[in-house]
Amino acid sequence: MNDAASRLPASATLPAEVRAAEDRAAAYDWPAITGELDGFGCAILPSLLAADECRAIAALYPDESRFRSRVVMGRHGFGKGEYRYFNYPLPDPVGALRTAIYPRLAGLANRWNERMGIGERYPVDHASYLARCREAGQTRPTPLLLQYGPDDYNCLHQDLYGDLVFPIQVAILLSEPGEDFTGGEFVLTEQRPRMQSRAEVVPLRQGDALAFAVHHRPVQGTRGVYRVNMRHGVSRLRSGRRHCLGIIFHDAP
Ligand SMILES: O=C(O)CCC(=O)C(=O)O
Ligand SMILES: [Fe+2]
Repeated sequence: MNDAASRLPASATLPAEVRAAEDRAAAYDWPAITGELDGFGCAILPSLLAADECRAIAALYPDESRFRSRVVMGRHGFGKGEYRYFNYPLPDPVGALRTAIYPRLAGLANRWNERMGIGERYPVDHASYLARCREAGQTRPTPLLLQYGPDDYNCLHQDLYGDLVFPIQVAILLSEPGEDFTGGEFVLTEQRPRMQSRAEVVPLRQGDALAFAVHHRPVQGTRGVYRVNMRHGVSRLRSGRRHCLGIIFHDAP
């Protein structure tokens, strides 16, 4: 794939943690990942984080100084369980992964917008995109840490906060299914115009990242391209405790 937007900025000018995150990202077959995203609306990046890194990130949850806000899902009809949005500066490796993964997805995001007739085009590096968010009044960080206990769940939703939307986001499962928790599957639905919805249950293991469509994605039909409407959520936990790290590339107003 000859894709200008996938080219990385000159590494020499980047902080060491971003270079390390880029090395991690470089281990994946991005043409295959973006091909799956294009075909199905989601793609797994196996073992993006090691088990000890997952535990260290999940352990940040009670540290209020790391976060700008806490949402108790039951109070808003979002489900049951809670999450917190990180403050800037984002902890390592959350911020570095956000910076390193964005350029790998920007090319596909641009192709999606082109096919869907959406005018917005994404710059090749995340700093430029965040600058654009800032100009639009979207200045607050959106990476979040979610925490679920028995019977908790996350209703199907879309992480839209303002006019600016990067169409792909990433969720990293921080707990081990079958060991730390049971139930609590990541679910994606795809609503097609004048058709019944399609669901996918994504079999994630601890440390796996899922890249998935935030809102719309284009699908080629017999009479041209149509938009499908995507939602994601988490099925009810049957037992245990589950943490997830969400990386959303647009900031919030
Ligand atoms: O807990 C999950 O797996 C879902 C997380 C989520 O909704 C998100 O990352 O935006
Ligand atoms: Fe979400």
